[in-house]
Amino acid sequence: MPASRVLARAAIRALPRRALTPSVARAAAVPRASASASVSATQLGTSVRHGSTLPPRHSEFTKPTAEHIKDLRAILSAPTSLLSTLDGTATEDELASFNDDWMNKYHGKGPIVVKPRTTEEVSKVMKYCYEKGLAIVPQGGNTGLVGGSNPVHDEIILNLTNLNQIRSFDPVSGVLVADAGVILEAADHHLAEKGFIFPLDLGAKGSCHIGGNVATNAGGLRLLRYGSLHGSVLGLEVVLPDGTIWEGLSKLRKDNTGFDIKQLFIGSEGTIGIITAISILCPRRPSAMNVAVFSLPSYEAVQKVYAEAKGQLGEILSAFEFFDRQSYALVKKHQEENGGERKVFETEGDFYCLIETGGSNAEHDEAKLSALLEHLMENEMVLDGVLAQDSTQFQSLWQLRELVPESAGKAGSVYKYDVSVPVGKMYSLVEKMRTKLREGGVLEEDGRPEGPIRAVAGYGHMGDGNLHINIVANKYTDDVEKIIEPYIYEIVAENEGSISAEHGLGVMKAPYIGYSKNETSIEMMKKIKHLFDPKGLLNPYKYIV
Ligand SMILES: O=C(O)CC[C@@H](O)C(=O)O
Ligand SMILES: [Zn+2]
Repeated sequence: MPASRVLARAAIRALPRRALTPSVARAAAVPRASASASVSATQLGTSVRHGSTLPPRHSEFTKPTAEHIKDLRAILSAPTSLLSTLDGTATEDELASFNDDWMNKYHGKGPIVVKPRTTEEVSKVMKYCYEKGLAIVPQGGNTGLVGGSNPVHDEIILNLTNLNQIRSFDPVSGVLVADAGVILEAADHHLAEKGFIFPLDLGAKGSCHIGGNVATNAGGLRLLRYGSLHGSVLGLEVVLPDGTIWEGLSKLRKDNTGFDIKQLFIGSEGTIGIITAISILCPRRPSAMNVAVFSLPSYEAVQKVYAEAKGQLGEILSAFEFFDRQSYALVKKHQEENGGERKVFETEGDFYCLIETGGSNAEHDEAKLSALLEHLMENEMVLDGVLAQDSTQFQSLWQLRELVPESAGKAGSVYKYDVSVPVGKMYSLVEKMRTKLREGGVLEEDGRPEGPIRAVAGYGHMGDGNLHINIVANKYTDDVEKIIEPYIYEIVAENEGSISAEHGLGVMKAPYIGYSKNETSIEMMKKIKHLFDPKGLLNPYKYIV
């Protein structure tokens, strides 16, 4: 019998209880943990954006002054709802967490932060800014990856943190209505008590806002199961640039009367209106959940396992994620530095995949999953595998995947790319990127801490054809960025893919939209932007420029 057969037969096993320690708490996967510790731009003396494409300040925008602060204070009900360096109510350092992104890559210089407490206050602030010609950047949890929620220059930061109430939940229809500033995890906890689940889950759930999720059309870890927010969001309340409140909080699943206006705001990244509340259809929470993680020899093997999992698990398959050896190495290192993850796999591989099931009948689900595991073993499709035995292990196994972004962030400054191409071609992009970096003389070998590039990790949402490439550098430099961009967008376009599968365009990808959208599409988008925001004051320099 070949050795691999012995390995495979012995491989998939139940993890002994507590074999995996939750060494880095699930909450630590939330990028904001790093953000709070980050050093401000002023301290670092870094530039606002690396690369040469940072747009100059629009001269027609009014510069914020102390006079504006006086007027805005009169609009806001609480004195603490406005912070500014211009009137001494905040220092630059205190505004850093609003001006800087969590990766410490984008650094704005907004001197004013407003945190309205009601939709009416948002409306009054918007109306005032519109009349005065003041530019605004809407901000939720500030957990994005493309510099979409930070000012580029001196835009007023309108932060939604204080709009944080659940408005209603109907257990018959499953419709939740909630303010935009409710934290995703808080919304999900609220639903869990009632036996329901928020139809979106992502690593930043402890900090990101549901309004920001909708504004950016966040995808996350369970899109495979629950679909995109374009399908589950039923209605929105939005404040338009001139202060008009659009009351579109429909709770209807079916409504074929005219244009579906809400769809324009989903994924508009705060460029045509500020979402202040959402109404969303929430499914029943699965009562039985299982997770298994496998090591595999090749990307081809991952694809085969994916096809098999879809076929055999059918409706109970709720997530299928993959990550490569380099991603796993980053996570292991991060966990070791935080008190140690123990050995998970007897045989490690070049690739890993995580399969999650969620259903309503534990016995039925287990039978299906066992049959799949058996099949994978018999056919030597995996090198090794582990199956969670309890909820602690469930979390720990998920961390092997969820901690990749945070672990990359701990290893250096990360260039992040988020693309979609046909599943079969996905990993070739990572390989091409490595070759390009080698040719550029900045990558010698993955995992070398002293080189300009320390690692190139590929991972993502296999079920959605969504690949994340994280290029870990010793620092952000224009030289490295020029090797990566626009090359990465070119190879995506060659494969008719999207240069932004789920993270949006923000300031990072705004100049590159043409790699994914044709001229007619871009023209239509510009017309829509102009229709809602003729003065171009809302989230300028981003998205469509
Ligand atoms: O940080 C990244 O590049 C990806 C973040 C997120 O979309 C994920 O899938 O973990
Ligand atoms: Zn993702």
